[in-house]
Amino acid sequence: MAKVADQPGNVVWGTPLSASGKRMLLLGSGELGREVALEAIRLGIEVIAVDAYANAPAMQVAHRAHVLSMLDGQSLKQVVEQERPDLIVPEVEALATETLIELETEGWRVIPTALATRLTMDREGIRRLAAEELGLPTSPYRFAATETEYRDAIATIGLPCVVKPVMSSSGKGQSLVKTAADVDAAWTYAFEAGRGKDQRVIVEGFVDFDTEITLLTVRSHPQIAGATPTTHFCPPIGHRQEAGDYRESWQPCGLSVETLAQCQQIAKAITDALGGVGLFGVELFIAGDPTQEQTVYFSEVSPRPHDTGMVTMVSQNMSEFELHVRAIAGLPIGEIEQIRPGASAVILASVASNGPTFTGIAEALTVPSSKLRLFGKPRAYPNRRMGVALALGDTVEQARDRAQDCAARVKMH
Ligand SMILES: Nc1ncnc2c1ncn2[C@@H]1O[C@H](COP(=O)(O)OP(=O)(O)OP(=O)(O)O)[C@@H](O)[C@H]1O
Ligand SMILES: NCC(=O)N[C@@H]1O[C@H](COP(=O)([O-])[O-])[C@@H](O)[C@H]1O
Ligand SMILES: [Mg+2]
Repeated sequence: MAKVADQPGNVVWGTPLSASGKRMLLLGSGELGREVALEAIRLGIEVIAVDAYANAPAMQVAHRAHVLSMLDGQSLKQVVEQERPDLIVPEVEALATETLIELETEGWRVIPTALATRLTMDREGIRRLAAEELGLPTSPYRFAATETEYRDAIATIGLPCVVKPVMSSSGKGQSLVKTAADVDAAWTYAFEAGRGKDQRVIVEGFVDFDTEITLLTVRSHPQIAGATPTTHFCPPIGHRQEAGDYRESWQPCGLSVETLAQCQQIAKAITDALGGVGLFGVELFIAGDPTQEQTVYFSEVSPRPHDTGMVTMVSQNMSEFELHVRAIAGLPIGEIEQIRPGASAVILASVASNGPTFTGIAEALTVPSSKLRLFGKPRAYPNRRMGVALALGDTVEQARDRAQDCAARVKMH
């Protein structure tokens, strides 16, 4: 039998590793999960980390860990029944989401909701919700399961377009198709990187955007008598991506009042539709001259902290991880304050290595206002994100220069 969820005015938890402990089961134990785990532990929550491989980043700081395939419903159910968590907190998209729906029906609490995890696991679910049910502006798109459907989709959408497996993240399996010569390779790559033969692809019209941002949006229902559910926004985060994966991010990203209002409207609509509590990373493309009326396109949303939001570890009074933990634990959010302009720059592996070593850390930290986060991933392979450099500056430009300088000084062997 599941535990009863907290009632308003009744946030109760006890001591980790005792019968009274409030337990969080983290499904996914990467770099983002590690920060969620640390914030939860600071608030006296017991954390159990799960992932498909041993010694994943969050496992190194959690109270306990389990290694299992999170795409296997049976294994997921088993670990939930064994650990009896108060909160099931997805950290990756690739989960047995049908099992999460069953578990929720039995009374277990899935963050933000089991349906949100199902819709966002699959690009088709979230895209149809955003564009067809909510009427939000998106790139034009088609889905395809066979090569014939794929060619039809390309013909309808036109070139250039972006091809992605419906289930993937961090740009895996994603291609920009510029000319007819790129069409075959994009299909093959999407299938290689996707999961299994049931894979489908999305073909999206290429949006020639000016800026892309992540709008971190928090839905909170503080468990205090009389408190009302609220939506909070962090200042927008600008970012630069290569091959579908983020390379650097900065906060704030300067937007006109009108454009920011459009962004917030879209973020509110999609997060209200997904429901539940927690922090969401709403990805938006902004097109057009910043001095004129701009068009904002919804791209996708993570129902959890976002990689580009790692900058908030230095740039805000509360990081995206602390905000997530507060929201899901039923605690108030208070005022989100930007401290100074900040930036992040990723540290990627250049070679494959088991138990990689790092040099240049001392030199990196001579960069003013910089900090480093090395994730402790046990294995490296080319382009795997192994760490991130963070920096503050008087301006966003200065913070970006510093973060990149700091990241570039770290060498992995
Ligand atoms: N339709 C598009 N038009 C222009 N650029 C695009 C389009 N789709 C994706 N991109 C670019 O590729 C990046 C990654 O795309 P997307 O967010 O869909 O991939 P992802 O694999 O879900 O990545 P993540 O998991 O890191 O969010 C975007 O941030 C954007 O820079
Ligand atoms: N864009 C999604 C994202 O940033 N997810 C983050 O990367 C980890 C997987 O890293 P890995 O592929 O190196 O194991 C995930 O666990 C999560 O922390
Ligand atoms: Mg994305």
